[in-house]
Amino acid sequence: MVSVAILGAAGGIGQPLSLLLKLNAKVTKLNLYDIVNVPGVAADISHCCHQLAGGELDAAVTGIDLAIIPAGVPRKPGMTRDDLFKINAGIVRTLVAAIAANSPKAIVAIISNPVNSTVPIAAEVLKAAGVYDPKRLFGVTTLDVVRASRFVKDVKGEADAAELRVPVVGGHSGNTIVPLLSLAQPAVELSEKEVADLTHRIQFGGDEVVKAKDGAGSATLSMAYAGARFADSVIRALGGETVVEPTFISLSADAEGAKEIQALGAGDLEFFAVPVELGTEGVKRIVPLGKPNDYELAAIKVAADELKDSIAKGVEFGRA
Ligand SMILES: NC(=O)C1=CN([C@@H]2O[C@H](COP(=O)(O)OP(=O)(O)OC[C@H]3O[C@@H](n4cnc5c(N)ncnc54)[C@H](O)[C@@H]3O)[C@@H](O)[C@H]2O)C=CC1
Ligand SMILES: O=C([O-])CC(=O)C(=O)O
Repeated sequence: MVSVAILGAAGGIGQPLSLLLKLNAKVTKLNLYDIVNVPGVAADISHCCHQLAGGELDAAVTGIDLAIIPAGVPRKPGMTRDDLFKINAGIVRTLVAAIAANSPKAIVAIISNPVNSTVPIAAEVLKAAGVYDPKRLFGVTTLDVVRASRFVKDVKGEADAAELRVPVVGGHSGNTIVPLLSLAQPAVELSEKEVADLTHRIQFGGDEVVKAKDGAGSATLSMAYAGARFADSVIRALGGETVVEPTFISLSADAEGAKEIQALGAGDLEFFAVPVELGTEGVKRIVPLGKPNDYELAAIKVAADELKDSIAKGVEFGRA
């Protein structure tokens, strides 16, 4: 029995994500909200499913356990995710404020870019409303993990993409995305060149789609797939299962578990993507990583430097 709201439900990600969540038997109520076209999407989905509410923001985020936010503008060729900040920062602030007012205990999963800044914005909005719980706020970085498995499979045909787990830490843009290929499970043998090429492809996988869509947006279907997987993991964990997903969180959600990643290069950054064991209250613990190699440690340092500014930018906007 889980109630979910999708905010930005009429968009390129929102529509397939809504459909995928309707197929999830554990989702007993699905509220769809967007500023355009939601009656059309809700009517469409209601012909194959039921229990939908469209339209009004406060109603859409009342009585929910999980809010997923894919609202906001996507990139066009030549843009960075940070270029989206100007528009998406305000959208995320408005939506999270409504969640804070109407479902203060809801788990909030943010897809809207730049994730490295929109999650810190959300944290500040929740703090200002007096309802911030770092265990319940997530930036969705599942697509990086999905890509990592898929791209390794492209190189190593014998690897099973569905089974292969490559930890990806840091953030969600370019150099802040750090795949830890040496810690893949099961282990994969890769040459130095394969590691360099794969790391670059995972870091800039989003650009491949932006380029191919040529002005028509960024990843939507693979993101809906990844978003549905993340939502399902959260929902299963709410039901008592043990589930691990890498995701961008406040390291204060598990101060003890965070020590390892801080020592590996995250330093005093407040937010970082790490493998998280999910539980009935959101973050249960940060899962120990093991020992990244020197190449990966250097990449973590680069990611941390870049993340610092993105996080600060989000915090500043969220406090204003
Ligand atoms: N975290 C990740 O891995 C990924 C994140 N993204 C990000 O997801 C976001 C959405 O991408 P798309 O669905 O392709 O864009 P889109 O433009 O197709 O859809 C966005 C939807 O948000 C809605 N919207 C705008 N302002 C709103 C508001 N105040 N309240 C509710 N809805 C609002 C729009 O009406 C639109 O329907 C972008 O910021 C994109 O960069 C995209 C892919 C992967
Ligand atoms: O590249 C983009 O702008 C969308 C995104 O975050 C991704 O596909 O990883």
